[in-house]
Amino acid sequence: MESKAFDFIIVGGGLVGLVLAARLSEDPSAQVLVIEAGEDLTADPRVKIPALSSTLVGTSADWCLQTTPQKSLHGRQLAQSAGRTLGGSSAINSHTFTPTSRANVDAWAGLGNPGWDWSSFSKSLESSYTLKQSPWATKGSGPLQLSIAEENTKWPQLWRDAISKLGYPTSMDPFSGQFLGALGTPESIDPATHQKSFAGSAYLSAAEARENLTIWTQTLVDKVLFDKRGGEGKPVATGVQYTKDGKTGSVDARKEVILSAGAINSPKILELSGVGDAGLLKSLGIDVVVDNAHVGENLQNHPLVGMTFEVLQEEGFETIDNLIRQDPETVAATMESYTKNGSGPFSRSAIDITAQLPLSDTVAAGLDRVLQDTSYETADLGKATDAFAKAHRSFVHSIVSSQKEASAQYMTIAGFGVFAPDGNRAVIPPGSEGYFSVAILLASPLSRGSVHIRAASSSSPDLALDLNCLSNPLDLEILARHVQQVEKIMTTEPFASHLVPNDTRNPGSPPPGSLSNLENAKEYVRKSAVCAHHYTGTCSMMPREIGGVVDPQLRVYGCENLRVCDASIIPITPRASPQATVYGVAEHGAKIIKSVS
Ligand SMILES: Cc1cc2nc3c(=O)[nH]c(=O)nc-3n(C[C@H](O)[C@H](O)[C@H](O)COP(=O)(O)OP(=O)(O)OC[C@H]3O[C@@H](n4cnc5c(N)ncnc54)[C@H](O)[C@@H]3O)c2cc1C
Repeated sequence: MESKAFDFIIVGGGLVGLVLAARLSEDPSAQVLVIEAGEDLTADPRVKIPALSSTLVGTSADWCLQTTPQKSLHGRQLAQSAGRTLGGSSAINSHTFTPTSRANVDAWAGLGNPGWDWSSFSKSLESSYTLKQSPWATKGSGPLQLSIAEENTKWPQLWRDAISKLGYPTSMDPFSGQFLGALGTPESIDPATHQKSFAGSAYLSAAEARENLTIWTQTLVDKVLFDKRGGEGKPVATGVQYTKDGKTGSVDARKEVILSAGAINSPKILELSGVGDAGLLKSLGIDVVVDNAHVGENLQNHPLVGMTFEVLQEEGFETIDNLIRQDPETVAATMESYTKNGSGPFSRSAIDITAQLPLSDTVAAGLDRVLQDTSYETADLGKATDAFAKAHRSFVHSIVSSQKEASAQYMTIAGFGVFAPDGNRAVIPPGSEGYFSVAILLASPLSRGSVHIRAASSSSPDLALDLNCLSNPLDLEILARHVQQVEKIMTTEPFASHLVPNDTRNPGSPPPGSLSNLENAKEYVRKSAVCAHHYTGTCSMMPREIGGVVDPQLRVYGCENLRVCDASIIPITPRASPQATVYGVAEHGAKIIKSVS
């Protein structure tokens, strides 16, 4: 392998890594190298055909992670995914593109991150995507192509009617930062080609022919290399050590090393490089370069609960259950409709219409008392400093107590679509029944987990991945009430008359009616909640004294020429599925890096 020096070495060719590669290589004088552990699957139909992305989960394109036993989920361990291929998780994700809220981003700035407020950040976000056909005119001006799936059943209108009946809007602009209500969700699917639009296509296709951009795939970065005699005694990142085909090599960075390995692997690489909790590093025989106990902490993720309802099979209210059962005739017809017309279930994600909602008064009873309960304030602080824990709590309380902010995102599927207790997809019951499912995602969890190495080896899959899911009792209180809210939506008109009387639910679901009892709803959450693949926060951007790993310019505290730019820097998780926000982080990070180098 050619080994020379580059100006920028980007570790990880995932969502952020490829945005940075495209933006930094716009300057022809900058030599940019991207090192990606996974293969290039950009031409693979499983990446290109939208409905096939889930078939990459559990393959070599996935890091195939496993959590520690989750104590608030009755000790269950969850299978978790993160993309390991060019494009990273953006190549295997489920396409929903949902910008976060103004309040969320302003809370990052409020932690002491100047330049990261909504008005600055939303401009960077706009430069990542383009949505041409939408009810809100053209949105954005960036390479990522978005579309909103056609509505070819009556389910979306029924959903809008139900949300409207609750008193929430059904046509607000999701890019406004103040969205609420029902939403035909934008997806990262190119309306011209009906193929997935992701960092590997949208950003890389224009940049990969540039002579100043080099991409190495199937190359694992082991660690960052430091010269420990930098200015003011600070260690200086000089390059990285990597392994390719069983051989170890190194490559030099003239200007910077940028870690974009995602929120699980960026802290892992920092720890393997000697940046992390000194006690942990010494116990594994790693030389300490920077002692920072917050590396790998503040891991935030969205808990998710699925509910499935058996529905009457009526004209106009078709479901995709025959496709989910892989009925050969249905699969063939669906593929034909995709290849001939770019339409049908293969041209989109399984997620139909969504909603982002607060709790309505009927299910919010007793919440005031919960919010005032000070015993919740000290629940599972982990290694968070008092200052950060207080700011995080105050943000979550402000969301939960407002009728203008959403505390959950509901994603509907016109078919059987829930998770098994181990985090994998549940298998649809045999037969010919039809279903309608709602996945409920807690928008602003307070629970914080961690991820740390257990061995001093980059190839070891042995990570202590503790999502600490629902460890803060407030999360359980809110999520259980959203379960009650969805039960109410589904079992009253206009939905009720479309359900089979005494409908069959997904396995493990309590019988119809029993979720009106809050304790039953909480137990259902403990037994069935899983976690999304939405990791953030493990190299958080905030002042070092309150728990930061990087500063607002994304520089790693305590050393020089080393930045982190990916989902790990987000200190308070986005309120919905994160990729839109992560594209915004990538564009914002690129501007910062270009402005100083
Ligand atoms: C199955 C799945 C479904 C999802 N669905 C959605 C969705 O519908 N909507 C949404 O908004 N979000 C979704 N997400 C989340 C979203 O895709 C991620 O938040 C986003 O891609 C994170 O971007 P990133 O750049 O931080 O990390 P990634 O995109 O994961 O990129 C990190 C890259 O670094 C590489 N890497 C790691 N370690 C090394 C190393 N040592 N050496 C070299 N390379 C390395 C990885 O292989 C990977 O390519 C989903 C994620 C998954 C996994």
